[in-house]
Amino acid sequence: MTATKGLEGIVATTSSISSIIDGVLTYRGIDIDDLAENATFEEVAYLLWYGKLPNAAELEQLIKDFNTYAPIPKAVIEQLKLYPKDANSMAALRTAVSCLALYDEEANDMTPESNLRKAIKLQAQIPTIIAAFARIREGKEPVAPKQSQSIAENFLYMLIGTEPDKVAVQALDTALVLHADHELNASTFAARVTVATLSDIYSGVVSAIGALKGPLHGGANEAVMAMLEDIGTVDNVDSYVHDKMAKKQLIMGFGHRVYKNGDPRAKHLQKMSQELGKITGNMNWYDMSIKIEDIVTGEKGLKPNVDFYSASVYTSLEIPRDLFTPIFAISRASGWTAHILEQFDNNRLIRPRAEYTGPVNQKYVSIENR
Ligand SMILES: CC(=O)SCCNC(=O)CCNC(=O)[C@H](O)C(C)(C)COP(=O)(O)OP(=O)(O)OC[C@H]1O[C@@H](n2cnc3c(N)ncnc32)[C@H](O)[C@@H]1OP(=O)(O)O
Ligand SMILES: O=C([O-])CC(=O)C(=O)O
Repeated sequence: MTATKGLEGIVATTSSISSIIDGVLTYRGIDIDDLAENATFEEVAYLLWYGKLPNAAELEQLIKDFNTYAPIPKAVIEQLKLYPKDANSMAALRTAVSCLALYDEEANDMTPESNLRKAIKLQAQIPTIIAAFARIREGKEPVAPKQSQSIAENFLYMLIGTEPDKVAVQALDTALVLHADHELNASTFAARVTVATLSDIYSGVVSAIGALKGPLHGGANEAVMAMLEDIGTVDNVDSYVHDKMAKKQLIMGFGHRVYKNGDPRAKHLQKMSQELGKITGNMNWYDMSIKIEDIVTGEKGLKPNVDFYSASVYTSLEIPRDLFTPIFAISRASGWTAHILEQFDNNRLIRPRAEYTGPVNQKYVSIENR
């Protein structure tokens, strides 16, 4: 038995949800470029769950369901108020989603209809949790979700407490489309491993949130912003990046396990970053990002991934840095739950082997002789 470090190149399941073939990403066979330009996040969530784009009535029903389920139990809000004000936002989300399960009477119902309903509920409630947490920690009352046509709009409304700007809603909606699913990424794999024991959908999503939090995965978008803030201005990029590369430190937002010739989502976020910079009149984050890319791609051949330009996009939308990864979770909840439903549909326990590298032929030594 020989281990493959990081399971690189191992095909661990079949899936019909999203594919990465020759560097092209599709959701249910539709190119991400097509979806980024034309689809709403609600259509994409439907596509991931049901395997086809919704017709007008189906879309209307899904939006209605999102609005019905968006409010979170009062008990969960009361618990959010007990969290430390400086709690890590992904830890808070992970805990609150776990808490949601306690107040859902059908949390452990394993029928397909119940699991699909819970997927829709989770998708509706995760944005409400994040917005409520963000307000509570600032000493403000949470804003209840409103009847809305879009998760992007409702989230920004709950976060800022007033009607959000249309450009911001459109930009966030496109970002949600771009982040919705990505084959067997680490957090989706974690979700599938968890539910393959026939544990419940909430446990699967909690596992996924824990995996997304790390800076080698979803947490990279916050790390990118921390780097941009550290650098400060375009003039400092050159020395900062060369210093990092000389020390063989990671440049966050670059590289990818699967894409070696570039992440197809990055160009959309780059364009959005540039456009939002023009609208806000602050091109600093975009200009720094472009210069970093020039150096890192030019000298190391590493290309930006989905997390790189999303940092400057969210900053232009005036979203606090530590909500970037939770926003990733809002979007990826659709993909996680689609994969969980697919796993339940054709389940087998996921239990690989380890190549043992420890000592052999050891004997128990009694405590007084150690
Ligand atoms: C949504 C997402 O999860 S997208 C990924 C978000 N994560 C990041 O942006 C964090 C920065 N990037 C990384 O850490 C990595 O590129 C990962 C985790 C994304 C992929 O990791 P792996 O597949 O194990 O990396 P890979 O084997 O391709 O690395 C090859 C070489 O490039 C280097 N490398 C890879 N990414 C980077 C980077 N961002 N900065 C500097 N060097 C890098 C590796 O250190 C390795 O160097 P070596 O051969 O001298 O040891
Ligand atoms: O697929 C991966 O390994 C990481 C990634 O880009 C994602 O989850 O969107």
